[in-house]
Amino acid sequence: MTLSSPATYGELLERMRHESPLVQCITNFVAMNFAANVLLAAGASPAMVHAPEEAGEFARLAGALTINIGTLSSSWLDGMLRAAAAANEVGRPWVLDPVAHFATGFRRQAIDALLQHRPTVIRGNASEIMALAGEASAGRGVDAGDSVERAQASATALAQRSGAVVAVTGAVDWVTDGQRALRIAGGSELMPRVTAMGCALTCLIGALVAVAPQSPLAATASALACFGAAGSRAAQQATGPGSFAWRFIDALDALHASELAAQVTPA
Ligand SMILES: Nc1ncnc2c1ncn2[C@@H]1O[C@H](COP(=O)(O)OP(=O)(O)O)[C@@H](O)[C@H]1O
Ligand SMILES: Cc1ncsc1CCOP(=O)(O)O
Ligand SMILES: [Mg+2]
Repeated sequence: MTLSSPATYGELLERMRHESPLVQCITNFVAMNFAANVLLAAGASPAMVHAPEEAGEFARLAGALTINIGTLSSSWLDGMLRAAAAANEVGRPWVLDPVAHFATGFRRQAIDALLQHRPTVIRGNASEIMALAGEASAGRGVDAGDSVERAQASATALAQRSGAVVAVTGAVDWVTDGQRALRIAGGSELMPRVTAMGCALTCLIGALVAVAPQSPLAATASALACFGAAGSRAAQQATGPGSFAWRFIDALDALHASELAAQVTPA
């Protein structure tokens, strides 16, 4: 998988649509429905399975696992830890979305425990990534208070320390494996005004990384480019956040693989 070939990102989307990977999404109550629809529109097969009694067993069946701590509880955390351990046991990639991990002691402990299971990819907004790297951030709750540019050094340090590919999203996304970095353009100012956009993107990263587990940087960039291209297209006709949300699902469905290359540039 070569990052220097712009066709790579579209080829990964085509592969994902062809294989329609089963993606176990442990995401929050707010995001579940929207994220499942995003994966179906993009061509993957989502399953929202989080109960501790079955999350680990299911992770052995899925092509990838995604974990999002948006609406955390002790029981959910138990399921998350079991699923991450099982994914590692069978060599499946998993993606971490550290929603508002800095907000409470419970979340801080949870994210520390999850990081010990070495996620393949970490995706967050700028404030979440800065705080995860130990920097002061302007984040309050689930929304970002910092720019992507400010988070780039944090993302690189976090990637080097954790061994994960780290994606920072915002007006222009930035993704790094600690050595190489890519910038992904597109999207719309309406995206942060629709809840669960970032959570759904994390699930889509799971779908792409499921079909290219050896190339998590390219797979993550492909998912970010899908959101960039579909977001730009949906915004052209949207009259506000409500119509943007359903137009975005349609735009993902209509997305042509050849549209992705133009979104991605080496950073
Ligand atoms: N101002 C913006 N302009 C264009 N796209 C944006 C903007 N803000 C966020 N996005 C896009 O919205 C999606 C979710 O990112 P973000 O809002 O950072 O996540 P979160 O919902 O976790 O805070 C990404 O695809 C990102 O590129
Ligand atoms: C509003 C809210 N509250 C807890 S999780 C959540 C959804 C956050 O979604 P995103 O991080 O994609 O904006
Ligand atoms: Mg988020």
